[in-house]
Amino acid sequence: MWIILECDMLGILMQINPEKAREEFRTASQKNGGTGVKDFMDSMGLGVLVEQIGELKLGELLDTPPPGLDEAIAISKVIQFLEAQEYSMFSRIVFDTAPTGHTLRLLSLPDFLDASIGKILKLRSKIASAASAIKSVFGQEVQQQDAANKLEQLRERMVKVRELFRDTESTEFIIVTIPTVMAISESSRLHSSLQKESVPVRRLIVNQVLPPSTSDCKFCAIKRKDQTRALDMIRSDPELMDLNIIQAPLVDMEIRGVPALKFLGDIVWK
Ligand SMILES: Nc1ncnc2c1ncn2[C@@H]1O[C@H](COP(=O)(O)OP(=O)(O)OP(=O)(O)O)[C@@H](O)[C@H]1O
Repeated sequence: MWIILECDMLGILMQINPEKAREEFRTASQKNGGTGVKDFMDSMGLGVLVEQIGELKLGELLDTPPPGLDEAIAISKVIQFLEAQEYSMFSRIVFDTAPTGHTLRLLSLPDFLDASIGKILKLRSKIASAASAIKSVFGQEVQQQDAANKLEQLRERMVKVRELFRDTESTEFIIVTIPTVMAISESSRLHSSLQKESVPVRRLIVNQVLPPSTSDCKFCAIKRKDQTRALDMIRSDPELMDLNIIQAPLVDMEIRGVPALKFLGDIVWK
């Protein structure tokens, strides 16, 4: 996943490398009898979850990277962007998300974590009240309260991220597709899921549309017919028809590097 940070003066590109993150996780889980996992999750602001799970003796479950780790890393970046002063200079943050399934998981992760943290908090308070019925050690109570506060803080952060993803004023999810029946069907399903999640979507970019030509070869003529069918499909798709549709032409060179990206960007965002 790529993240592009933009401000008036510059744009910075960051890459989240899922394979590297998974590798770091595996190495971390082999270190210090599992405490490395906590350090790793700590670096993402999610250490408190591991602490709680560890106390419940479920730590072994974390030896293999949990599903959603890539998304958790992305969320931790969002939290950093929201909270760290050094990111306040950026006027726009662009997440170039992974394919559809990952994207939907990313969007639903804050809800999932919020619910999970809620459950852990409830379980904790049950265990704590049972424990205090047996013995009451002042120091332990303070520790328990501290952990509960940290969990509550993490829950509040998740709520913030969830709100940000749904904030029509500051956030927009732009679906990018290509003019093929399969891609458009997938985009339609994606839009339906995003709507269910109340994520604001206003624009659909259809990339790689054949530019107009008066002298199509046989191959191009067939391809154009195929694309026209796909574009018609968008216009009659109940999920997509109301979106602002932006067509980006297929150009005769590979779009690579800043000048080429700027060239295509100027066409798309004119
Ligand atoms: N309109 C276009 N005209 C010509 N080449 C294009 C166009 N759009 C994209 N390409 C080329 O197609 C390739 C794939 O593009 P891109 O990485 O944007 O796709 P993607 O769907 O985001 O891929 P991924 O899902 O792997 O992130 C690149 O080599 C890019 O230069």
